[in-house]
Amino acid sequence: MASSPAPPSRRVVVCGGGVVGACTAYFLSTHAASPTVPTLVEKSAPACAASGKAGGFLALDWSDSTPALSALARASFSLHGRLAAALDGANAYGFRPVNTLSICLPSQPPAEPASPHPLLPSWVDPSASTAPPRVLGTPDTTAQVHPGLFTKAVLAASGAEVVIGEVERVVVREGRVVGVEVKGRGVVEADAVVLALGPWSGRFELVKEVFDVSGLKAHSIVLRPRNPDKITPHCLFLSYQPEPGAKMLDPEVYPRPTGEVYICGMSKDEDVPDDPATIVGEPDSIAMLHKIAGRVSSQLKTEEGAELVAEQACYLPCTNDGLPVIGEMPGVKGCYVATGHSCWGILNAPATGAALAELILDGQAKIVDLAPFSPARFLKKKSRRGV
Ligand SMILES: Cc1cc2nc3c(=O)[nH]c(=O)nc-3n(C[C@H](O)[C@H](O)[C@H](O)COP(=O)(O)OP(=O)(O)OC[C@H]3O[C@@H](n4cnc5c(N)ncnc54)[C@H](O)[C@@H]3O)c2cc1C
Repeated sequence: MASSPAPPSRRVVVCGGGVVGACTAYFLSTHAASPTVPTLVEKSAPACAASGKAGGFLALDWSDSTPALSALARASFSLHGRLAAALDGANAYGFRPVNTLSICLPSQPPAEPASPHPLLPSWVDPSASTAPPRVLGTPDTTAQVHPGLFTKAVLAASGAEVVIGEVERVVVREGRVVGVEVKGRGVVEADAVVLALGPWSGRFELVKEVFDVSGLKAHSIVLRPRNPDKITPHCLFLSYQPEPGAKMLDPEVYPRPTGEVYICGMSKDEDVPDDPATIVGEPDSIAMLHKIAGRVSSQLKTEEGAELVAEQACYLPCTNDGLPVIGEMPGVKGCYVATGHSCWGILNAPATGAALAELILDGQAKIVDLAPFSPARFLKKKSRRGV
């Protein structure tokens, strides 16, 4: 009996080598029924932007007040656990469960030495928290990865062909995607294209016509403390008012299993530059992060022997309604988009990639309901000029 011919294999091009593009490549290539190894086109280097400079903090239930996001985050938190088991995440990219505390850092160090609160890790100076710290997460509900190493590990495991080049345009014929034009290389043909370009996604006419993506600049520093062995796996969410009447700041402190400590905060709306490689931090913001680090722990003072590893900045990809955009672009068959993950892109990339892989290869996402994330939700708000 003649068997029916196998369906033609699909050529998929993923644009953008951040965590969302890398996870999409991974879940396309590991799809159970139709594994499809994509081509990934990245302008600069994989994980060169927010995906390499983020904190890498993961939380199971911190999005529960928004049902759509809750489903994405819970599915993704669980996938992070599965990925860590499959890819030796503990050794390959610093995956580990963590304790998470909220701390009110006083404007001025107290005049009298403070006695340490029993919840405060030993490396945090007792004077860093005059009020008792609050438990925000336990090792069952919070975890972390090194975001750059995670992105590169999933991308490598996907087996995707990585092309370093700038995608200039999505090529569409009769309402269907046929490829992407890469600067200096011509058209890379494709049956499906995924735009995972973080805050750069909105630069494409085809996206701009439907929704806006903006960038929020945020800063971070990485320090190697004097005694890295003394730093325990406690992530800290701080509230800090540098002086009375000043704007409240909410910096975050993430010790990493490598012995380094990452501190981020200091965000502001700013246009995203063309080239991710040119993004640098502003001196005032970096100086404030050093001040905060020194107030949290004398282990983190460079003048007392902490080593400076990095001072950097990057852009969170933001949408007008605060939800990510994940799905097929209305009116352009075969063109998919995944962006706008704001401050949760490292957490939510696995479920985003898995859902997109199902949508592209099976015609429907099962792991999460993508309806709330569809780009079509913006159509009523923004009039299209046609494709
Ligand atoms: C300071 C900070 C801390 C954060 N901490 C956390 C955290 O703890 N947990 C968490 O879950 N999330 C965190 N985030 C958020 C997270 O980093 C982002 O949501 C996520 O990295 C976005 O990933 P992306 O792949 O969408 O975009 P990006 O990482 O921005 O990647 C986009 C890629 O597209 C490439 N590109 C752009 N234009 C083109 C083109 N024309 N052609 C080809 N390639 C192109 C860029 O070079 C870049 O590599 C943090 C973000 C910041 C800024």
